[in-house]
Amino acid sequence: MELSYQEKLTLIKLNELKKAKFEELVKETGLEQVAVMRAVLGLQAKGLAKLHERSERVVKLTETGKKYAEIGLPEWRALKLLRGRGKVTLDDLREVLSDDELKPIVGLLRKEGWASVRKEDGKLILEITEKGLEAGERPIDRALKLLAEKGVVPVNEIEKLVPVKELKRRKIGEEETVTEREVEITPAGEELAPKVELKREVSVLTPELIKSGKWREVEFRKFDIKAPVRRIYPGKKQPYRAFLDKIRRRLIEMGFIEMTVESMIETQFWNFDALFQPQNHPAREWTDTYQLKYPKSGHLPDEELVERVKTAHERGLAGSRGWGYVWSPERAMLLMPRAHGTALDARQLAKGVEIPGKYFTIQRVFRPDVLDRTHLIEFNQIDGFVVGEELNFRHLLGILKRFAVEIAGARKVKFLPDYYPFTEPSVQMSAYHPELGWVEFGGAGIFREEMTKALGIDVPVIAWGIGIDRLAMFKLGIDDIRYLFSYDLRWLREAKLVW
Ligand SMILES: N[C@@H](Cc1ccccc1)C(=O)O
Repeated sequence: MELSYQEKLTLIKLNELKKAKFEELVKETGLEQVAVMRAVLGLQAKGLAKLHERSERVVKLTETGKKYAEIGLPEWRALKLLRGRGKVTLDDLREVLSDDELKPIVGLLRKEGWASVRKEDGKLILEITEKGLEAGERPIDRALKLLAEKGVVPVNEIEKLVPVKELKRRKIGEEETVTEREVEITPAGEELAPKVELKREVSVLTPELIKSGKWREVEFRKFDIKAPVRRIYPGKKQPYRAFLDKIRRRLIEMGFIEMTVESMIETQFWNFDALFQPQNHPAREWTDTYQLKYPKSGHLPDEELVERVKTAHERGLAGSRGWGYVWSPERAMLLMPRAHGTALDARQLAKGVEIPGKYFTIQRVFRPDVLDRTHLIEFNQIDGFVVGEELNFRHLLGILKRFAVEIAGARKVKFLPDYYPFTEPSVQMSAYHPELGWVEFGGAGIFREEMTKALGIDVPVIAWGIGIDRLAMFKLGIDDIRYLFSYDLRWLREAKLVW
């Protein structure tokens, strides 16, 4: 028969005691209460011990009861004063009684027959009686003493002295159920106990134990790895952040170079103008993007670049006739929270790129909207582009499809014609998600030459911008987009880790 260390120890102690109160066994073994309980139940299951449980109604003192045990019941304090003075007024009794105790005192003393009461000049006068002079210990006094001594006393024992109801009424005592546990060794236990070998129990196998060969003499502590334990919540990344970081890793693994920027504030130049979006385009109005109140304007990049962009807008580049209006540098200098990640594409292209090359960025972007469970005014986009001599529209569709599969876990993708001022042709992509159905995923296209040429790039650039919040909601199992930024501790602790 295999016994755990705790069971062995408990059995040995129990064999010495034969029969013991549970608390006694705890003290004797020096183990934790729960460990002893587990050991006793284990021994019982093996027929080596028996646990007897008995529930009992007991009485114990209330806080008031404890006070009375110390300073005496109010009637005794009053009687003492009476014995000393023969007669007292109610006011005199205030010397030894509190306000609460004063109220019922006349009734109490009269009931015991310890004092007589009369009125003199409108005042109550209490006078000691014969009975009061001779009064000695009553049953209630004995009950109080007993309770003070023992802490808890079975109801039936108290009832021999006074009705428990009486103690409750006077707020001296209260009733409670306690379970008394007693453990008894069985004959089988008695037989086994002397043969039990109690080895030192270790929970860590150390190099010393192995080298010295002592491991042979010890008992290895067994752990029940299926036992329920308290949940712990180690520190971890905010779930949405973790999701974005995973996507970032994927893209880097796919060979993309990350584009970063320090600020979430952008000039209109990079957000719009460098992307060949005309300054009178409706999407530039304040209804679609935010503007900065202060500072209102930022700086434009080097003059030559600005000049090329201006020319593209006013007269056109690469065989285009442009938009045919007067381009305003002041307008281009206005500051705004970035409205799409594509602004970083423009910055990177102007800075220079590897050809062929693949770039991406994950950006927080801002657009006015009415907040609800599926709309936020700030969200995240993955933008990227691939630049190379031979690239064409089919490459774009191929890459987008790959993205949808790699990032969204989509099975099918669908492309629809679309329009962006900076791409031609433009497509809108939807991905089929097994549970969400068709999800609009993002926009893409081949950057127009008016844009790329102005930025100094002479080869095709295919680009896309993908919104990833709906996907994150699904992956994180939430149906309110605001939860992506929630401080709700429970969610932060319990949110699923994705992938
Ligand atoms: N910037 C576009 C998406 C896009 C990116 C790149 C090319 C074409 C479209 C948007 O936010 O909707």
